[in-house]
Amino acid sequence: MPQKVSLSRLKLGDFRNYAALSLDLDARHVVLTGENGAGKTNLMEAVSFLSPGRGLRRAAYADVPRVGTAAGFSIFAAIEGMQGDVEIGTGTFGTEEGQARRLRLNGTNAKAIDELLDHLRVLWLTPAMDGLFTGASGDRRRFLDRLVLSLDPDHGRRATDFERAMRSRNKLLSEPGADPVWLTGLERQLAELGIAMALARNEMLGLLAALIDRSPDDGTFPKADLALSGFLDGEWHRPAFDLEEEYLERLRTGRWRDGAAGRTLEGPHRSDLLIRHRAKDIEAERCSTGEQKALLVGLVLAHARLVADLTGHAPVLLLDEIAAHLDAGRRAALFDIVDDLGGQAFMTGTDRAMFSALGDRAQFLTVADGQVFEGGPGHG
Ligand SMILES: Nc1ncnc2c1ncn2[C@@H]1O[C@H](COP(=O)(O)OP(=O)(O)OP(=O)(O)O)[C@@H](O)[C@H]1O
Repeated sequence: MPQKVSLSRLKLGDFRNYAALSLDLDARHVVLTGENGAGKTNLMEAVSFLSPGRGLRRAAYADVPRVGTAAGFSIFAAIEGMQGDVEIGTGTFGTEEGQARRLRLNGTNAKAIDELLDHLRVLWLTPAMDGLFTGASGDRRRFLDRLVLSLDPDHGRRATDFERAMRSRNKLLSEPGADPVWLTGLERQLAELGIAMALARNEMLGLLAALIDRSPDDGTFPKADLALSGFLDGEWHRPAFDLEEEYLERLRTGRWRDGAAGRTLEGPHRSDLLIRHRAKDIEAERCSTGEQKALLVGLVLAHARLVADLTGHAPVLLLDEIAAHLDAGRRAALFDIVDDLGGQAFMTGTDRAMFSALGDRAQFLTVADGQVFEGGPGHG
């Protein structure tokens, strides 16, 4: 059984519609109910900022501080984490405009935001992800990269460095008489980083597929088959060094074409995650809305299990408006699976009755107008 990671306190300052919040929690799941616009998703978003990146809304930091405040936002959390108790402070309070948020661990400035991954993993499922299968390939790549990042903290840096080198190459190719030595240097960087990124993605898919294979299939959340396509298809059995040389050669011979297009036409930034409904043997995008939701829930839960297996600690799960789309049987099954994961999950909804099957496995909180109260509507 993986160890539990849980938040015991959360404090927000000028975060979205919260002027000041101080919330004590026990280690059970957290159910947040309240009317539309109360601040349920905002609270989840604050928890998602306990992982690297821009949180579950992929927000611009400038949008996060409470409207009307001159300063930035702040989040403080006390956590029973992967290395024991830790106090995490993060936010843009006291930073220059446009600067990344800063991180303090136990009162000391951290060198990099990635240090959060030493203490907890946060995974989420939000209504905005409902269009994952039918939307743009960039969304699926981002989804996959977040999965990879939760197990391989270097993945984010590789992706950023790749983007930077690619931008420099595109710029150079747009200029007449580009220095071939400089171009080759950039392309070598692209080849090393690009192949490493793609290998990390492939490895994640392999691990996830193995876990999905091993899981019992009770039909509640269908199994998915996952594959990558669009970059060096059919070549991935070759050693990494060969793959780098192959990509390097393709970049070199593609210079004229890329220069004319104004962008790099081949690379890990063009690959897509293909998802199929295993039992029905059709592409996820051709499944019904309900089937797509069930597939997505199944994928996120499989990923959570994988993170728990590989790190020995269950991730904190954020499930925004999860209950609304599921019938009572599926809802109860979901709560059991979430509980079996062994971590702390935050769940939101407008109606507390949707969560009754959780019983005393959860603490129930009501959110209203940027404030949080104990107990749900109709509680006690
Ligand atoms: N920077 C900000 N400052 C102040 N208020 C904000 C800020 N950003 C968002 N809000 C407001 O916060 C409110 C609550 O949003 P939130 O998404 O958390 O609601 P919710 O409880 O999840 O509602 P729903 O059930 O509709 O999803 C919204 O009315 C929104 O306008």
